[in-house]
Amino acid sequence: MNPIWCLGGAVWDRKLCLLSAPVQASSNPVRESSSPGGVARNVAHNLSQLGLNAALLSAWGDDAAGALLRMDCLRQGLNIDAVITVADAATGAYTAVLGADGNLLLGLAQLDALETLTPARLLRSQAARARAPLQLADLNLRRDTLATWLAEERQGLAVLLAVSEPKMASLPEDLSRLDLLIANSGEWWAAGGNSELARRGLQRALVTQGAQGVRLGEWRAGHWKWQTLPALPLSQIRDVTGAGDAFAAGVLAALASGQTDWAAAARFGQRLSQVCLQSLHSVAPEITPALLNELEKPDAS
Ligand SMILES: Nc1ncnc2c1ncn2[C@@H]1O[C@H](COP(=O)(O)OP(=O)(O)O)[C@@H](O)[C@H]1O
Ligand SMILES: O=c1[nH]cc([C@@H]2O[C@H](COP(=O)(O)O)[C@@H](O)[C@H]2O)c(=O)[nH]1
Repeated sequence: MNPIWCLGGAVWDRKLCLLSAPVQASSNPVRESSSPGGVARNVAHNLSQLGLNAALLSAWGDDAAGALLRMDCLRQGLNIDAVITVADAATGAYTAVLGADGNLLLGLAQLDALETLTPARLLRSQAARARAPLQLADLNLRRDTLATWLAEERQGLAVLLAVSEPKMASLPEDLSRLDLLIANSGEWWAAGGNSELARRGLQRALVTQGAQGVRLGEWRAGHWKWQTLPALPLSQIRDVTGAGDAFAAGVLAALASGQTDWAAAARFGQRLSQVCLQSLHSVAPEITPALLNELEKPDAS
C-alpha cells in the first residue's frame, strides 16, 4: 500500500518540567526528559504505531542528533528514503518549559536544517508522493516549498498542520488546492482568521481549542459553517507536548481507513490526543493498532 507522507520537522525534543511555581530570573528545579520530536515526524510515528505505513520527508544535520533520529525512525518502521542529511546545519532542536501541571510555559524551536528543503529538493520525491492516499505537510517548511507542494499534481488529499503562531507566516497565499488545515485557535487567528483564510481559498479547517474541544469549519456558499465537537473527558494531563500531532495523526488514520465524515475523523483525532495528554511522551507508546478498533464505521456516520 502507498504510504501516508508526512513532510516537515524532525528534531530532538528536550522537555523541562518545573517541580514548583516558576520564579523569573532565577534558577528553577526541573524534571528533564528528551525524545525524538518535530511535528511531521511525530505524526508519522503515531501513524506507524497504529500499524499504518508512513513515509517522512524532512532534513537533519550530519551530526550525532541526526544519526540518533535516523536510527529511531528506522526502528519505528518509517520510510526515510527521502530525508535529506545536511552537512552545514545542525539537527533541529525543540526545548519546552512546562509548568508543574504539564502545560506549556515556553517553547524554543531551532529548525535550521529544514531551510535546505527547497522547492527543487521537494520535487525530487514528487513521483513517489503523487500516488499517496494522503500527504500532510507541517508549517515548519519554507513558504516557497509549501506553495510548490500545494501546486503539485497528486491523487490523494493534502493536509496542512500548523506548528506555532509565529510560523503561520509560512502559510502560502493560495490555499485553494488544500483539503484541510489543522490549527489551534491561536494559530488560526495569527493567520488572519475566518475571512482572511476564506479569501485565500481555504475550504475546510479543524480548529483545536484545548479543553474547549474542536471546531470543524466548512466554507459553503460564501460562509463558514461551524460544528463544535466537545473535548473528551480527561482524568489528568501529564504533558501537553504532542497532543496536536496525535490529533492530526488520528484524523489522517481515520481518513486512510475510509472514513469520509470529517467530524468522525476529528473524533478519532481527539481520542488519540486524549491518550497523548495522559502520557509523558511526545508520542504515547499506548497508541497501538488496537485503538483502530474504536474507529467509527464510515456507514455509521
Ligand atoms: N485540557 C484538555 N482537555 C481535553 N482535551 C484536550 C485538552 N487539551 C488538549 N486537548 C485535546 O488535544 C487536542 C489538541 O490540543 P490543542 O491544545 O488544541 O492543540 P495544540 O497542542 O496543537 O496547541 C484538542 O483538540 C483536544 O482534543
Ligand atoms: O517550531 C516548532 N515547534 C515545535 C515543534 C514540535 O512540536 C511538537 C509538539 O507539538 P504539539 O504539542 O503542538 O502537538 C514537539 O515535538 C516539537 O518538536 C516543531 O516541529 N516546530
